[in-house]
Amino acid sequence: MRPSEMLKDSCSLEWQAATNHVFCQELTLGSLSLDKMRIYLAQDYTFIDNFVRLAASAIHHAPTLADRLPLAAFLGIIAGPENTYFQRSFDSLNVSKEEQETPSLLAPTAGFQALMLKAAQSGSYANMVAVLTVAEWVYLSWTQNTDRIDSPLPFYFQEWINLHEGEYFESVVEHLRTQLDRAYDAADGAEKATIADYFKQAVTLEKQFFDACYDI
Ligand SMILES: Cc1ncc(CN)c(N)n1
Repeated sequence: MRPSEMLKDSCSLEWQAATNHVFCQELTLGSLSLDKMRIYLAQDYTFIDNFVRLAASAIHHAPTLADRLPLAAFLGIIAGPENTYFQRSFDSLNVSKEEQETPSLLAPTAGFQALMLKAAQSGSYANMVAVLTVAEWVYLSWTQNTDRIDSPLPFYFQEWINLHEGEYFESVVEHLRTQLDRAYDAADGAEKATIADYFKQAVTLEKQFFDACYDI
C-alpha cells in the first residue's frame, strides 16, 4: 500500500469527517449561507498566505528540479487565478477591507498557521509535504464526494469547486502524494511517527476549519 494511503487510513474517521463535511455539501448544492461563506473566505485567505510560505519552503527543500517544478507551477495558480477568485468574491459578497486583511483568527485557522510554520521550520521536506498533501487531497476528495445540482451556482461557489477538481488538480495531488510516499519510505522510525503526526493534525484541522464556520 502507498504510504500516503496508509497515512490516510490511519486517521480515517477524521478524513471522512473532513471530506464529507456539511459545509462542502451545502456549498456544492448552493444552499450555504452567505455569512458562512464570508467567514470561510476571510479565514481561508490568511490560510493561503501561510500555505504559500510553506509551499515555497517545500520547493526549496525538494530533492531535485523535477520534484520542485510541479509545486512551483501550482503556486502560480494560487498567486494568479485563485488570488483573483478571492478578490472578486470579497467584492461580490461585500467583505470589508478589514475582514479581508486582518480578520480575527478562529482557533482552527490559528492552529493551521502554527502547524504550517512548524513544518516549514522543521527543515524536513517530509513534514512539509505531509501538510501540503493533506491540504490539497482533502479538497480533491470533497469535490469528488459531494452532490451537484443542474442549475448554475454563483461564481463564488462554482469557481471554488472548479479550482479543486479536474485533471490538472488531480495531477497536483498525485505529485504531492508521490513526494510524500518517497519521503516517508526514506524516513527512519521516529521520523515516520512525526510525519504521521503532521498528517493527522492537518486532517483534524481541515475538519475543524469547516466546523468553525458554524460556531459563530
Ligand atoms: C483550510 C484549507 N485547506 C485546503 C485548502 C486547499 N487549497 C484551502 N484553500 N483551505
